[in-house]
Amino acid sequence: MPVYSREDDILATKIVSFFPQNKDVSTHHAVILVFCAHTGIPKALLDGDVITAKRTAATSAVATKYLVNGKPDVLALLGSGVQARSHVAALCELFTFKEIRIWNHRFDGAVKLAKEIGLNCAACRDVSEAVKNADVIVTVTSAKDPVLRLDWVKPGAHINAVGACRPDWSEIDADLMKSAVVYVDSREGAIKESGDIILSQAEIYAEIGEVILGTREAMRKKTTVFKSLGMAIEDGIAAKLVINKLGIQ
Ligand SMILES: NC(=O)C1=CN([C@@H]2O[C@H](COP(=O)(O)OP(=O)(O)OC[C@H]3O[C@@H](n4cnc5c(N)ncnc54)[C@H](OP(=O)(O)O)[C@@H]3O)[C@@H](O)[C@H]2O)C=CC1
Ligand SMILES: O=C([O-])C1=[NH+]CCC1
Repeated sequence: MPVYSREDDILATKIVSFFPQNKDVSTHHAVILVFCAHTGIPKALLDGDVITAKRTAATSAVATKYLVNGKPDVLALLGSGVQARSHVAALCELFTFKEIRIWNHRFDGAVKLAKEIGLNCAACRDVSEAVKNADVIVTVTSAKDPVLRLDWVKPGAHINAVGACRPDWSEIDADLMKSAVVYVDSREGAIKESGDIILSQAEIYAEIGEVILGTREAMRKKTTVFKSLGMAIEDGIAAKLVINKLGIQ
């Protein structure tokens, strides 16, 4: 995933592998190689795992800030892996949830994460139970077929759809995609790589950047989906923050 911004002095590339069948080691591994954007001199080789976890969750948190309808009380997470953990951390920086619910396809994964999060968190056996009346839903699974259905979602909820990064995979059912107002990180990426968009043929209303810039509306009262695939600029900006903090010129 290469990124270049001369004005931000960012020239970097991330290489990320995804082995969803891994059991005792992480399913994603990443390195980020950073160069000087003016001379091309290599500056740093960074571990990309933590940056991938944190920048993806930070992006969802920003999308939620713009698209959520009022003050959210209930957060539901589908999936209990690396991104589920980073999403709880990032969303709890911005919002105070009264209740957090976790569903995972293996119940013990949900139980483990619910224990880690603590008092206001419960593990759920069914997706429908987890998302009932939820204000914010995050899908962070390695599922190839939809796990979240229209009938279970409260009208006006906001969904961050983070998994299903291949054109033939989807986490969200087509009826939900088609009835929601759909925002993406990158239109160009979404129409080529997102099964949630391609298979459902849902219309993309806007990129989240257009909402932040004020050129497209945040339809807060409607059910909204932010379809995230991940962008190299997220890695470049995060890598720059890290090397600045370390004092690397
Ligand atoms: N949009 C973006 O920028 C990014 C998206 N991603 C995507 O986010 C998703 C989560 O990533 P991450 O948390 O790092 O991965 P993890 O492997 O840490 O977690 C994956 C989760 O999905 C569950 N899972 C595995 N197979 C299935 C299945 N068939 N049906 C339902 N759930 C399943 C796993 O359960 P168990 O472990 O119990 O099997 C686990 O809870 C992936 O799809 C990944 O590619 C990742 C990085 C960036
Ligand atoms: O942006 C990213 O790093 C990824 N998106 C899907 C898998 C990894």
